Amino acid sequence: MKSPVVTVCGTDAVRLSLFPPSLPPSLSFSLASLPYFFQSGSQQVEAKISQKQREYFLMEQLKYIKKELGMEKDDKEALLAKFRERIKTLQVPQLAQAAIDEELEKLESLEKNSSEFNVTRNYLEWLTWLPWGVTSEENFDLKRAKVILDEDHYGLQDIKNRILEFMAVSKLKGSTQGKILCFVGPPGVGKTSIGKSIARALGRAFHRFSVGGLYDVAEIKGHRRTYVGAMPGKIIQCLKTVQTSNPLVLIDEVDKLGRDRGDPASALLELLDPNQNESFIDHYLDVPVDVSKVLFICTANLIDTIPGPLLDRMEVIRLSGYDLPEKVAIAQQYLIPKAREEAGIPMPSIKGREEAGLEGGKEGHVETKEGEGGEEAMEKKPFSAVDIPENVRITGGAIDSLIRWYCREAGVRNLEKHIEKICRKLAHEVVQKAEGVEPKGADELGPGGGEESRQGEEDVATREDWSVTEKNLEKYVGKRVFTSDRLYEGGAPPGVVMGLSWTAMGGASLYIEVQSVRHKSSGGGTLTSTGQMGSVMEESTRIAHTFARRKLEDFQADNAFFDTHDLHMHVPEGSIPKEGPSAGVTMTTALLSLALNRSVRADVAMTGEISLTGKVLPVGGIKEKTIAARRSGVTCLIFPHGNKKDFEELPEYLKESLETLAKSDSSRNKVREAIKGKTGATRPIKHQSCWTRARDMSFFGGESDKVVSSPLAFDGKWVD
Ligand SMILES: Nc1ncnc2c1ncn2[C@@H]1O[C@H](COP(=O)(O)OP(=O)(O)OP(=O)(O)O)[C@@H](O)[C@H]1O
Repeated sequence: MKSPVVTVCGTDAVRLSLFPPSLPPSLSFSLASLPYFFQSGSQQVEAKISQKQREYFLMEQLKYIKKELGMEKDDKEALLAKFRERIKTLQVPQLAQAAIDEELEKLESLEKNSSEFNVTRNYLEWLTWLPWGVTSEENFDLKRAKVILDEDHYGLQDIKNRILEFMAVSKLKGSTQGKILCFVGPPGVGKTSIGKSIARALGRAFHRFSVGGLYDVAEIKGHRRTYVGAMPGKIIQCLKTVQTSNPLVLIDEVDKLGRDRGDPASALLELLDPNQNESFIDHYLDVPVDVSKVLFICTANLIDTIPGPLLDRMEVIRLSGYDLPEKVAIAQQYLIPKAREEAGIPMPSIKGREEAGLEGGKEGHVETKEGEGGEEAMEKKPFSAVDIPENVRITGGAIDSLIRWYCREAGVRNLEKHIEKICRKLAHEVVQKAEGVEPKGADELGPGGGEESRQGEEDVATREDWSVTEKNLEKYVGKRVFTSDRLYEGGAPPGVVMGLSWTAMGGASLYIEVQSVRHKSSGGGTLTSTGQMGSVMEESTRIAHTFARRKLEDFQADNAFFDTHDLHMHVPEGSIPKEGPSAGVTMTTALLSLALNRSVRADVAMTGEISLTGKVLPVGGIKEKTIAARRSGVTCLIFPHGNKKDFEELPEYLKESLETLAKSDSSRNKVREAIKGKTGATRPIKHQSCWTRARDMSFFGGESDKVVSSPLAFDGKWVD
């Protein structure tokens, strides 16, 4: 079928050629009115154009009059004057000044509506906005800086000391050039927030940007001006924002720097290197900019993926995560006061705290602002129309429970989120009570499901005690995420041993499980491994298998277990990839435990690489592993002898309550007794760290008096 053709002839006639010729009456009516639509449409357009012309004409007249009266300069002139004014008080270096002069001259001669005018104008905007020679006054008062650092963060002593050293050196030398610091640690341990606090302590402006997933070198060094929409790189943008040339710049996630267009790592190196960054050239600006007064701090979760040349120039400070008592202290002294403040429930006054039976008055020191007296700040309450009960609080038991059953992490970010959630809910309840919430009657409740909310409202209406305790915690944060500290409560079966691992997320305890299947026909002796092990860990399983076979001959020459059984080794939490050789000792122990059909003591965790001949080699992450073991309630840690120094260097609070092993025979005996579970130890041993020789490490449990020595050679020799 042919489509209809409509021909418009002038404004008053429409001729139609339609197929088929018979046209419905309604359509013919609409077509007849077309000329009128066209006519009224063109009239409207004409009216709009003349309105615009009129506006333009009037604007031009206004501009001319203003100019005649000396009230306004020509746009271009005003722009040039603005740029000249901006740099008047700045100490612009020679090269930059030459570039500015040249561009100003060029701008003067360019047509205002040309595209080049805009390019030149943008360039001048950047050149004249930079804080040439402007620096903020720095604080070199160490005492004040220490107060600020302690006020914002618990612990983190290494970082705090390093900053105080930096300040002392700067004070003596009168200049602040120095090394690039890099904080490496698991997420949520305060790497970024301590950066902010350092800036406050030093009196510097703070700026943060992340280079995680950054692939294009232009993000750091800028685009060349020939590109459409060209922009300078991150550091120039930062200087424009902070308006001083000595800010503290925190570069987050240097370990996740990508590589696609160009080499961002080299660009970053050029920026950070104190030997080069006095004349850093951004592609967009094209003139040298001195960034040597900037204090750069980088953060990373992993050290291995930081580009080598960059790492060489950095001073790495490791943060290892917190154990339970530290987390409790951080929550009480920092996170709770902060979350309460944000939820509009400030910490109670000292008097109120005493009445509420709360210990001490130190808890709320985060609330104090610089220069304010702590107690005064505690007394001060923000304006609130609602009277907040003095006994609103989160008890120690609730915090402990949060850490154990809800937030298993190296840092405290998740804990912070939970505390914020509790404070928001408390605020809701306080306001509900103040507004006089009435529990709903049965007829107002919806079908099913309403009972719980009625119960909640009743609770709020009659509430006197505003404590969040271990018992009522579920109401605020829901059901426990974790139900047990360990996979094997009350002792593991033969073939299962707890090892210790270390990842970018911190330390963790992990079990090595071995099960056997009797081989029907002659042969056997195979080993299958599962649990997403990486290639190095897979190799460890084979080394452990060979060595355990060899060692079993020494223990029980007639034991043919390994020859007659197929074995399967698994590391639970199979969805998480695992890698590294540090589980070698644990694997060997698990294999021997199964072959000897003897359980390993439940309170032991171990780590160490094992060589094919049975030498135990030192491993990394001793601090993180110790923290993880304490978190899992382990009471005896077994580390390679080569890690003794690492253990001794651990902070006192981590070694606290750890019974360390001296070399004397008597103490060896004491440890052996304690490990065997006898009561001969002179004092209770809560935690124990061992690095002596295998004959001291008799940790296979069982009924028999004949305790089998550990197959571990802590001093590099195999001793049984
Ligand atoms: N020692 C501490 N004292 C007080 N607060 C802390 C401490 N450690 C961490 N926090 C708090 O924990 C939260 C998370 O810290 P932050 O964001 O700095 O972690 P991060 O180490 O930078 O993590 P990521 O690697 O994921 O960037 C912040 O609110 C911070 O104030």
